[in-house]
Amino acid sequence: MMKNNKVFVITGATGVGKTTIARYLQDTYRMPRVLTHTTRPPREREEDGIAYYFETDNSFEKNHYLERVQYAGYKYGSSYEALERAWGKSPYATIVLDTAGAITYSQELGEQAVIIFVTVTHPDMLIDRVQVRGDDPLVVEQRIASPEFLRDVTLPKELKNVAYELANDDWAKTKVRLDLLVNDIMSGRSLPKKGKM
Ligand SMILES: Nc1ncnc2c1ncn2[C@@H]1O[C@H](COP(=O)(O)OP(=O)(O)OP(=O)(O)O)[C@@H](O)[C@H]1O
Ligand SMILES: Nc1nc2c(ncn2[C@@H]2O[C@H](COP(=O)(O)O)[C@@H](O)[C@H]2O)c(=O)[nH]1
Repeated sequence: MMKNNKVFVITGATGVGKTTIARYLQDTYRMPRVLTHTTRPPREREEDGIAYYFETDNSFEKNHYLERVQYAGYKYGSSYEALERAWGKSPYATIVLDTAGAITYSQELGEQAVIIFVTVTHPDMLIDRVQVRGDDPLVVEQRIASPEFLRDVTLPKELKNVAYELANDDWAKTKVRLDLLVNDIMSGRSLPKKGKM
């Protein structure tokens, strides 16, 4: 692994804005996204090889995973190959993971993984956000009731003093905070203090 490279790991509960943040980092800083694999069916407008590598139960098992999890009844995994592919394009990449995956990334990659734990002040807002996104109400209901969703609303103890904690209530403020963090990290100065941004 190229040891000066970094991967921004965007983690947190469903609907909190992880994909939106990864897209902003891609558009603004040309950070390629590390695509992950899942057995979940695609949502409307999600394309294979762009949102995810969509897999069957069978094909999912054929990849080499740095980490893999079960989330709300489906398998998800991130492969070494996809990380190397992203780092082949830029020394700074992004990946969107649940908190279990973020913990593994932190343990495996140390300071090469810049963990951003995303929250909203009122978790009730998340239901509105995913409904606006167009998710099927039944799927939203199942997702919100899953143990993984409930777990990911709160910062896990393993990520305390490891993650940057970013409240994404107001998108304009989120962008300012992201810009400060990214510029600090890209400048190569000592790492900004972990915790609330
Ligand atoms: N700060 C914000 N204010 C209002 N809406 C937002 C904000 N950030 C993101 N959104 C919207 O919330 C919805 C969910 O965002 P996004 O898809 O990025 O969440 P996610 O964390 O990636 O969700 P999931 O884990 O379920 O894929 C989207 O419609 C997005 O446009
Ligand atoms: N640990 C991992 N988590 C992953 C991976 N790919 C996505 N995710 C996370 O799963 C949930 C559900 O995703 P959704 O697209 O179905 O809403 C979310 O928190 C994602 O960030 C992975 O490879 N490993």
